[in-house]
Amino acid sequence: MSDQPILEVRDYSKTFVLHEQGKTLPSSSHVNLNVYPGRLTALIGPTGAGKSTVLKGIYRTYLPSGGQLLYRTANGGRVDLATADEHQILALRQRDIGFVTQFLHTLPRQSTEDVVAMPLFQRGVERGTARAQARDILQRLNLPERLWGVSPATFSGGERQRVNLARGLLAKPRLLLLDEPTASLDPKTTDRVVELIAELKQGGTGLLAIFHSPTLVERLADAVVELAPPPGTEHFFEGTTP
Ligand SMILES: Nc1ncnc2c1ncn2[C@@H]1O[C@H](COP(=O)(O)OP(=O)(O)OP(=O)(O)O)[C@@H](O)[C@H]1O
Repeated sequence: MSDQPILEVRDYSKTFVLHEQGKTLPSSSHVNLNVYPGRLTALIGPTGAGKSTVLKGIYRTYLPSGGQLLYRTANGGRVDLATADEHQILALRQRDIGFVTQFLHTLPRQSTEDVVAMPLFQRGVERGTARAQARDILQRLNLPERLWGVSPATFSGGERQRVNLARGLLAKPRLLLLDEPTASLDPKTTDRVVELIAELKQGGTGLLAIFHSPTLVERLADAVVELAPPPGTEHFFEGTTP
């Protein structure tokens, strides 16, 4: 375990500009947090507080409006993900930074096994070895074997979430972003996810995760960062009457 953060989020803000409606919407505002190798930082806060927007900023789905997202590379260098060029971002996504969301984009005829093994294929792992590892993790996440050879395009929410998790966890990235990774899972599968996340932590992966369940925060988090409610909605969370 290292005392140097693998990720430092400094004063991150994101404002969405809705050109067609002539409006700007502040989303995440002045967020500060650290993620350390081998530890999990949980991001909590009410609906609309901007939690997913922080993860999408780090993964660069969105360009930030302000702040720094300092990522420490394996050789000790630093990359600001807020300003890095597209090539750097794509290379980091392939080698270093994973993102497990509740959405799954796949090619129509790609088997589940290959979807899960893809990050290993991209790193040059021999196909048979990669597929064997994919099957192993799919089994651990309780995805029925009859589904391994078919495309996940028509899977249920819980099945898709298992595939997303299997792919994200198997890749063993240096930094893993998780957006409500167990939202559609039953308690037994959730326990398996907890085990797998603990294994990743032991392997040195730093994790930043959004959980709505306080129990999961308690089981997995080494640090907790709470985002404030979005402006104008505070009364919902403080129990006062508008
Ligand atoms: N692409 C977008 N365009 C415009 N507004 C957006 C966009 N994405 C998010 N927002 C707005 O930013 C705010 C924060 O959204 P975000 O999804 O980050 O919240 P969250 O804290 O993850 O919420 P939840 O717990 O409900 O998932 C919301 O008001 C949302 O409407």
